[in-house]
Amino acid sequence: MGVLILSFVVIVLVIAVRLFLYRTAITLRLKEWGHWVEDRIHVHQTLKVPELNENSQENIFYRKVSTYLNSLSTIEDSDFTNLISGKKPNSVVLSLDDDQIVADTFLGARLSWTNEHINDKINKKTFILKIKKKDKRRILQAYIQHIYRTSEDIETRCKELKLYMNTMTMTSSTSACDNRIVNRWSSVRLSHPATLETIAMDSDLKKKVKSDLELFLKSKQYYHRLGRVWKRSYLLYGPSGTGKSSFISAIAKFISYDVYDIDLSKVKDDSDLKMLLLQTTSRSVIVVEDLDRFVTSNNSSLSGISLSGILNFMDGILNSCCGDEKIMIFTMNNKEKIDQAVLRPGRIDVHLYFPLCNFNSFKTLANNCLGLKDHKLFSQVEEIFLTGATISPAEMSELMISNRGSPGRALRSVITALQINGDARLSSSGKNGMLLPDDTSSVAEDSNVYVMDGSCSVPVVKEIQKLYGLLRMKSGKKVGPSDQFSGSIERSR
Ligand SMILES: Nc1ncnc2c1ncn2[C@@H]1O[C@H](COP(=O)(O)OP(=O)(O)OP(=O)(O)O)[C@@H](O)[C@H]1O
Ligand SMILES: [Mg+2]
Repeated sequence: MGVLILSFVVIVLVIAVRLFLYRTAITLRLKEWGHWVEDRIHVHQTLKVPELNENSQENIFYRKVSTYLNSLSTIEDSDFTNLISGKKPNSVVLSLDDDQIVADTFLGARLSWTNEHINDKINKKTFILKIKKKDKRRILQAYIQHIYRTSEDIETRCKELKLYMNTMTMTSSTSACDNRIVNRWSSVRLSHPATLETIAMDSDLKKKVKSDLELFLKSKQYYHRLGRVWKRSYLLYGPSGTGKSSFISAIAKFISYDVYDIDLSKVKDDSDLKMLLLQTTSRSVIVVEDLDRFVTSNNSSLSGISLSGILNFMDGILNSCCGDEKIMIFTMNNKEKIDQAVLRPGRIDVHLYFPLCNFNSFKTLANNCLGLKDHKLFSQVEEIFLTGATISPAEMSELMISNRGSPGRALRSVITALQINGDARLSSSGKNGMLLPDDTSSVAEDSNVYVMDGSCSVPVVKEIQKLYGLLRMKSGKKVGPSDQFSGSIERSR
């Protein structure tokens, strides 16, 4: 009898352990049985999404469904699926196998997709959606929009960005006299390594720019309701080597937009410029670097382009038909002598000033280039910055990179460069001995303007500005244009 009870207990224990060990698989099986029973009770409808439409052209929705289904987590859990190489180097994506069924849920409804191979006259492949009739009325439209949105997000994230440049080419017409030089776009892969993370920039300002861009991406209806073209334009200005061009690549990658970099010196005249703009696609960044060279009062270096041609390019009627879903970025080294018509909101919505280094940006670059968060020489660097000495981030990062083998040597080379710059400033402004920060950006009287360097707020800046204005008046120079907050997020580090 004792043996009987013992063996019974052992069997129960073994079953309990097996139930515990296989609980996940058992739960899954029970769930599947439950779904199997439920599916027998409800009436279903099947909807087909063929690869080609009746004219044997690609059915765009088929591609959207394919991108969407291949991103579902249920495809990862399925017994078998295909691993296909992705667009980006060394990337792999999951792809549904023939006749594979994948489950999905949306707004509480359970649906399933089958990747069916068929052999009719036109189509080889089709997706078959199986949905309960009672759910179809409730969720189908929203589900289709959900598929479109999700697949577009995935395509944007995975797409290889392109950099387009305008090149002058000869048309090849039959009669030689008709041959003429026209501007064409040629493209390469946008491979600039800069990202918003690698740019030494005040973190608050970086957040402001990111949220400004993210808000823009979601504002299609808002702009159209206002009767405005859905575009936003930025002016990046500041001394040479302060990160303007790098920042453009960083922005393009952040929003996954292609870049059209217009070299105005290669543009023959206003109509050529218009043609170039017409040939750009939406979801792109249109860039004009060193705009100040083309629109300063004397317009010396302008080729056949007129100032009004530039103004209309920036915010003219043409923009209404090909400016939608576009970011325009202009760079300048100095905007003091620029015609106000160029800088007005609508042409330039956001002004971003790229000043020379200060101690904050020095620390960011020391961290990026040398992996240093602190060092005994930091205090000496900070003291030199307080004298007003400064160099560009380009110079500073180069000194650090070329001495990255020895952080101490790198910092000493930065100190030497700053001392040389400090001495040069002292000798050039020796008279009043007053050393002003190199930031020559003018700060508006309006208390809305933000100078984002984390160490000063507007009132203090206003004092410097008044003092600066006084000094400049004495030296006879005009105080520069003031930026309004709605347009400018002034930056300094
Ligand atoms: N703020 C910064 N953060 C990180 N690197 C920077 C920064 N500014 C400049 N650099 C580095 O210096 C080099 C030059 O930068 P960039 O070409 O962006 O300067 P720029 O402002 O466009 O100069 P220019 O006005 O002469 O065209 C790049 O290699 C870039 O990595
Ligand atoms: Mg540049």
